[in-house]
Amino acid sequence: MTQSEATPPIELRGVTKRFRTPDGSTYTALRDIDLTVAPGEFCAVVGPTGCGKSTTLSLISGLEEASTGTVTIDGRPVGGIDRRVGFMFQQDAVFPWKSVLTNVAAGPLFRGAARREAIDRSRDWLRRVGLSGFEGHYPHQLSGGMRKRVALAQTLINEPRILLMDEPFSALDVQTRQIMSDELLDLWELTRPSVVFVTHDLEEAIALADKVVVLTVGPGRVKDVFPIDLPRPRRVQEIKFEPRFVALYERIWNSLRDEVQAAYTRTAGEAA
Ligand SMILES: Nc1ncnc2c1ncn2[C@@H]1O[C@H](COP(=O)(O)OP(=O)(O)OP(=O)(O)O)[C@@H](O)[C@H]1O
Repeated sequence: MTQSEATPPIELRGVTKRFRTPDGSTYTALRDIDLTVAPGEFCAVVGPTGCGKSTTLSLISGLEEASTGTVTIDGRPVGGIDRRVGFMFQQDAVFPWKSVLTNVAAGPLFRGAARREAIDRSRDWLRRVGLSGFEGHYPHQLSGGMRKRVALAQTLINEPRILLMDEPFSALDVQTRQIMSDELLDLWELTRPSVVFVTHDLEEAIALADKVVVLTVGPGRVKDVFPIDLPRPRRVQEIKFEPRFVALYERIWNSLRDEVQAAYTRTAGEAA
């Protein structure tokens, strides 16, 4: 086994994250998290609201620092934003004043590519995400699903080794969301980055991932890790009817249900 095979692209060991709250006290968002993502692995993270899913991504991306424990990328501690890491969030990060073509070319240009090369690569990625013919459009002239395709192309054009996604499709209608999930899987197969995908939607998590990590109600801890042994390639609309999918859903929901209930009871109590 070579060194690079032995070193996971993403590793969190004994990670705790505390935040200072506005009233000056300390809030523990994550406690003693261990998480490893292998090369080319698609890892989905589910858990109740406020359990620390986004915080986990912030730690891997270098936006936040762990209070204790270590977060490593390719065996090296994370120290600030890393170029090997790509992000996609719920809100589109497209530039409204730039055309689709220059939005997607922005990453390579920022990384020092020649303009001609960046534009050629942008056209190529727009073709891959089904947006040929829309190069001259501006984001406000596109549907929500098309803007997500721009965001996908904008992220994947940089060929990140690690892709962090925080509920990227949650603002879309159900049908568009399923289409985008299929497109994501097809595009992921092209470059096979290691993915951490945060979602509230357990169906989406199982349909996409190689493993599903269930976090507890906050402070988030890893409650269970479920390998998803469904064959690939997958079509997310159809795979949900497979008996194996239904069995996995039932098992993982059994783990997640108590946490969702506990989070609900807690917020209901706070509201009262
Ligand atoms: N910068 C911060 N300062 C103080 N508290 C924070 C900060 N960021 C997050 N938190 C708290 O940490 C906890 C975890 O937040 P986080 O956004 O990671 O949860 P989440 O699981 O992604 O939630 P949701 O599912 O609702 O999006 C929350 O209670 C949140 O209020």
